[in-house]
Amino acid sequence: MSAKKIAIIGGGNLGSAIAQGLLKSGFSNAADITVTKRNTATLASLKAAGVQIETDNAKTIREAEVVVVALKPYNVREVLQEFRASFDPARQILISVVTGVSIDDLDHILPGMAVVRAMPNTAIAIQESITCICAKNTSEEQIRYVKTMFDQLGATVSIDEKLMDAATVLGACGIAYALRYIRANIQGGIEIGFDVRTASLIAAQTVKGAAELLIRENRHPEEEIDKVTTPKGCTIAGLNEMEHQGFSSSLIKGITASYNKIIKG
Ligand SMILES: NC(=O)C1=CN([C@@H]2O[C@H](COP(=O)(O)OP(=O)(O)OC[C@H]3O[C@@H](n4cnc5c(N)ncnc54)[C@H](OP(=O)(O)O)[C@@H]3O)[C@@H](O)[C@H]2O)C=CC1
Ligand SMILES: O=C(O)[C@@H]1CCC=N1
Repeated sequence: MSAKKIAIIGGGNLGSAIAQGLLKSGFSNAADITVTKRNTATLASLKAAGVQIETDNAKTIREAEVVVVALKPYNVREVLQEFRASFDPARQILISVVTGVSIDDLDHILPGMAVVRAMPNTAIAIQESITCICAKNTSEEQIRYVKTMFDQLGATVSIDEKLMDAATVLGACGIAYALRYIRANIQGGIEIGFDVRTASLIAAQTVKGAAELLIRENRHPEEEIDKVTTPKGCTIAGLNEMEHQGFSSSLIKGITASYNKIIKG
């Protein structure tokens, strides 16, 4: 359990998912987490769980030891500029989960601040994120603290900052790609006879099982696929039809389209 006071500036989709994960994991006490946003009505369930809900960014930042910034890329610079006097580089760590904003950009606004860029995904709410991190101006102790925090919320990988946009696509956007894949399976499952609830359970648990084969057993996907594709069987017939329709190609093109959106705007 961390005794540090954690401020989450921007309690939207990701900011509130981080707060939920911190609570669920037991990493923080509810009383040590403060989440800010302008319209706080959407944070009722966090408030009910004992999390401090605030509109006052200056006070929240001043009182925190760890400041997680989960604002949109288009207003993060403006908001940090506005509240720069509330930060204390001597005793605080800034964790930015903002897409496409570099550590140098943040350092320019808050000189001397220990900054960690982190790229989690929304499964952080249930401690199942993959979070890529990189840092600047941080001590060994600070980086250890941040890594321990994200380890409680899923798995953590340290990467070079130049890979942060790629991490955003593969890890953060990846949740949406995976869910769309599952939804398509549900639609197919209904067409071949299942009700939606049963199709959803089969599709989601099957994806979970496939992922666990790779994570727990450290296998290559094709090695596992070979075990399923009986010669002249139904799996290879379906897989080959999917590939004729551009399955792998559409995913690769989608990933590069997301990446280009970040780097070219
Ligand atoms: N969603 C995701 O899966 C992921 C998102 N990210 C990145 O995380 C960041 C947040 O994304 P996401 O949560 O989806 O976006 P949201 O729009 O859901 O969250 C941003 C929040 O910031 C709040 N906000 C805006 N201005 C202020 C302010 N001045 N003070 C305090 N709060 C403010 C908004 O609420 P209000 O208007 O009420 O103030 C809003 O809820 C983005 O940079 C995104 O790229 C990264 C990885 C995954
Ligand atoms: O779509 C977006 O821009 C954000 C970044 C990663 C996930 N959501």
